[in-house]
Amino acid sequence: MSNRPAQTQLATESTQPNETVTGLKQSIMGWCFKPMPVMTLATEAKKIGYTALEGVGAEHYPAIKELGLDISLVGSHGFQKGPLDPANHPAVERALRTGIDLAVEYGSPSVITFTGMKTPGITEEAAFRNCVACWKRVTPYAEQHGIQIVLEHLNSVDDSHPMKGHPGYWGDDIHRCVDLIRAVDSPAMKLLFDIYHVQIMHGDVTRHIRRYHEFAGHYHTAGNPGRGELDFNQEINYPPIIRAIRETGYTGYLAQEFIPINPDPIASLRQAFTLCNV
Ligand SMILES: O=C(O)C(=O)CO
Repeated sequence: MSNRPAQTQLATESTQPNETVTGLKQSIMGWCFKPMPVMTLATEAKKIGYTALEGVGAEHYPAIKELGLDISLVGSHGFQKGPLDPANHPAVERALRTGIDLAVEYGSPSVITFTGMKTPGITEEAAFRNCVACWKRVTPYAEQHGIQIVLEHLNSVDDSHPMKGHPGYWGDDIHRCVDLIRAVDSPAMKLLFDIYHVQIMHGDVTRHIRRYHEFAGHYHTAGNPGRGELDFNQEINYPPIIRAIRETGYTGYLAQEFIPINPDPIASLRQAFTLCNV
């Protein structure tokens, strides 16, 4: 047994070049890798075996497509101001429709949505009704264009960093997110199952994947605690989780959404790709 630190061991053991992509289609969430230039990220991603990028400005889409990568998920409104508040409905609907148009133009399967933050004066029942009413007005457009709207579940617990957790976010309960999706009752309305956020809010990740797989339209990753690399210094055991996702018959994207701690983020992306390529 070597006495090297665990992260170094994993980096050595798991970063062999992957010539064959055997697992899910993998993508990278761009915001996590700032300030790396988007096209540097895209070029390195392609060398590793990633097939798509997301979470980058639409101005980069043509060059990313030109390089031979896909756009796995298109942005829309942010997670703060969502459809739970009717005051946000015009902006949310506009952003979702624009996202759907962009998804069609660039061949992306999905557009992201969020519930928004809890708002004083808006009860749970009203928040539920407001979200459903807003999404119901957009899903016919999504259905017509063959695009799915994916609702992201986020954790409201980690308050250590603005992007590690989102205290006050209303869609922090995976069961509530699924109830919302059921109520919208459209094949175009799906769940963005973020493994990191589910681990924080609920744990028992594999059981939740199996229970809600029919709603899953997209998956995200990160290590917990800390939203860092998927290495042996964190608690989520990714290979069996990825196998469980594959066993459900899921054929969509898995996007890496960790905030790298390692000074070489490309090595971290290679390591994550290998761990999830099962
Ligand atoms: O924290 C996340 O996972 C988000 O996507 C917020 O935008």
